[in-house]
Amino acid sequence: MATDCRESSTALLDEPPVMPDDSLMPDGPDMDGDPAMSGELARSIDPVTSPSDDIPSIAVSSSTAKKSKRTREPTLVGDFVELTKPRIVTMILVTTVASAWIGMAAPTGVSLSLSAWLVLLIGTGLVAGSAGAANQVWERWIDPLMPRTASRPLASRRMLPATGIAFTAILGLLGTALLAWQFGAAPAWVGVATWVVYVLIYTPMKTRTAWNTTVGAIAGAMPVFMGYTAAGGLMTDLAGWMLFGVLVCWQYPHFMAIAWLCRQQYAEAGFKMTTTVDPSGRSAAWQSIVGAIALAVCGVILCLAPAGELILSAASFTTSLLVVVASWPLLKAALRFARQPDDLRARKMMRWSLVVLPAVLLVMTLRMIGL
Ligand code: HEM
Ligand SMILES: CC(C)=CCC/C(C)=C/CC/C(C)=C/COP(=O)(O)OP(=O)(O)O
Repeated sequence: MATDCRESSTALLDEPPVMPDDSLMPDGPDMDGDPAMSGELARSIDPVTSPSDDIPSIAVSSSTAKKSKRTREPTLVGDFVELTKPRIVTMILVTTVASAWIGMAAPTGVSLSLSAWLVLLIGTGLVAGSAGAANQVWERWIDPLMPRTASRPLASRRMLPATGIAFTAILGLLGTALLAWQFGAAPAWVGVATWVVYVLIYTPMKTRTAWNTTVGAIAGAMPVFMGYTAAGGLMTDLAGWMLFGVLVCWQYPHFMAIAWLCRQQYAEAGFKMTTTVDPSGRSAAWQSIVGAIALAVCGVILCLAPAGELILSAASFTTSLLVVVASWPLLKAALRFARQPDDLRARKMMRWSLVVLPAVLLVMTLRMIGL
């Protein structure tokens, strides 16, 4: 049985790794296949330090990283980018775009100009990046305990905490000011509230209770209201809440897969995650299944009632069906993981999560703009 992220990384590799830094598997997202993923889990595969020629191992520290021909020397700019958790920010921006489109189509929605779009994306990206940096400032004492996070700039002491704090403050203030200037109070306040929930509530909860995932899921979903309200949608709209629901529910299969793959690291570092509290994987599996089903339900509700009232039309049924089809691979991956919790199935679930979310958001957006 695989016991940590290292083994989970290798478990998927059945050939020597010849892929570029940010890709792990070359196969595309067919229904039974395995959509490509990039990121720390994927990038950590290090063929140079491999214990054998065809089993790569994980790059766990900057000294290990230096030995790798493929791993670039850390640069200051690269460190600042890493501090923002750029992959999560990128996906947050995908959800922001979808929620702003959906907000524009709300009864009170307004059309966003090109410059407003730019300010929305830059402002949200800056606030989200600030939150990611603040999380790393907070966790600089515990990140070194996990191979997955040990080489982060603050954890590895390449960067001073004061630099991280200043970067956090500049990004957060600039992003909030930009949002308030362009869109008024609502999106700016949602950004501040998201920051507070993620940094000041979720982050300290990670070492205390596995309920941290629920709080993290709320923080991760809140930015949809930044896009939605920036485009004129109201906090009382059903569409906004269904978007929020999709995001909250999606994070269960998304994170339960990671929590399984990294359970050994989380346990050793002292994090309380579902998979450290219940190492059988059963709890992670049922949370993933419920999350995948509930995300489809939220998407279908939006398709049936885009403006808050039930519409029984061809568009409603077609897009509802599309939501079910788009979310099915994630449910299927969760069911497979439940039948047999192992690294291969967890990794497939994680990968499908990254494909299914944009797909479901696309269908919801198409429904709102009048399909
Ligand atoms: C409970 C909430 C969440 C938790 C605990 C969580 C946790 C994580 C962790 C630990 C990773 C890093 C895996 C690695 O080592 O590479 C990750 C990756 C990622 N997460 Fe999440 N996440 C959550 C919510 C979100 C949200 C709201 C988004 C964006 C909408 C998001 C998008 C991503 C993306 C794009 C990746 C990168 C995958 C890759 O490596 O390519 N996550 N997440
Ligand atoms: C606009 C704004 C403020 C957006 C912020 C939203 C945001 C950053 C959501 C992140 C979701 C989340 C819980 C990620 C995991 O962090 P983690 O600490 O568990 O990950 P780690 O173990 O890799 O550090």
